[in-house]
Amino acid sequence: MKNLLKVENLSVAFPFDTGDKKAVIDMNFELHEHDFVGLVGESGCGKSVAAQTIMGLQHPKAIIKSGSIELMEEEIIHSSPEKWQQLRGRKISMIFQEPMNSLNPLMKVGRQIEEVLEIHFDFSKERRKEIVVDTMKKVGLRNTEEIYEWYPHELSGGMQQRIMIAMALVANPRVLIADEPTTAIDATIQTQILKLFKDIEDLYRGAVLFISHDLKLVSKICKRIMVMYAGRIIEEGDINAIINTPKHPYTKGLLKAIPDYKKRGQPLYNIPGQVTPLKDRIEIGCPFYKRCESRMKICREVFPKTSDFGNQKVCCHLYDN
Ligand SMILES: Nc1ncnc2c1ncn2[C@@H]1O[C@H](COP(=O)(O)OP(=O)(O)OP(=O)(O)O)[C@@H](O)[C@H]1O
Repeated sequence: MKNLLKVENLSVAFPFDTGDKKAVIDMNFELHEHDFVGLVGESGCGKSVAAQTIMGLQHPKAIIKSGSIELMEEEIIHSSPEKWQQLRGRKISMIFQEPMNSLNPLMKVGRQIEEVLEIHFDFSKERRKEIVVDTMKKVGLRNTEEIYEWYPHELSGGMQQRIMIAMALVANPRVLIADEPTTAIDATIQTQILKLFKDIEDLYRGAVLFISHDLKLVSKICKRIMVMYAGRIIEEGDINAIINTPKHPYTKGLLKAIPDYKKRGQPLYNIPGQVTPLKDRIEIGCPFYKRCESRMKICREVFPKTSDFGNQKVCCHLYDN
């Protein structure tokens, strides 16, 4: 299948008194047509820094230490602001956690979606409105002609998130990055938005990178999962392999921590300890060493090589040859 996004050896750091510290380390992955890939890990693992860098929206203090990001076989990592204007919305789009932070409170929502089309195409006003209304319908909004005229504050959280998704999809980009798109909305609406993501898979020929700290949620909708810890992808594979035969002790811990009604009454499992704050991280050995129940001497000294099991890859000394 066609390769839409290729991230190679991407490392992104932030400066601290103790030196530059990498929030993303040697990240490698590819997205192809119809891919629906989850990126999971606890807070602080580097998921958002990676996504922002891929979108050219990284913090001004972020330093790209190395790597390449190819979007449809074009290198984009050091693109100019003008180039990014052409790429974002048209070739790659992102949906953020908090729709209210991303929507303009002073502009009608229909207009906001239309603006994306204005940037990229030379359509007439009538044609633009037609496409906007059609996209609003596709993301499950009803009374679209009416809602077109509404301001963001007149919409519920779930409707606002649908508007954000419509904005991201209206110009038919090939890659869609969704960064915790259901975190800020309540549980019932979350289910609807997740269903919408499943539908997107059918009506959209592109690739989706779905970012979340919630492995259970990701396992419901993604075909492949990448597990990130302290800046590194430490395990990745087909959904069934990761859920049924997780290999990395961190992935096993994340799965064990998922609440299960069969274990009602028992205390909820938590992986002991926390992700080391970025400023205190050292790049020697396995970053999960201190929290790992299976740690060995070598884990403190050397970051493990990747062991490849075909439909699953893991970076852990337990699987060294
Ligand atoms: N502007 C910044 N300056 C310094 N450190 C930063 C900055 N932005 C992010 N970091 C650090 O980089 C690391 C990765 O952050 P990131 O936001 O990517 O994590 P995340 O996995 O997306 O977590 P969350 O789910 O909470 O968003 C964290 O340790 C964070 O504190």
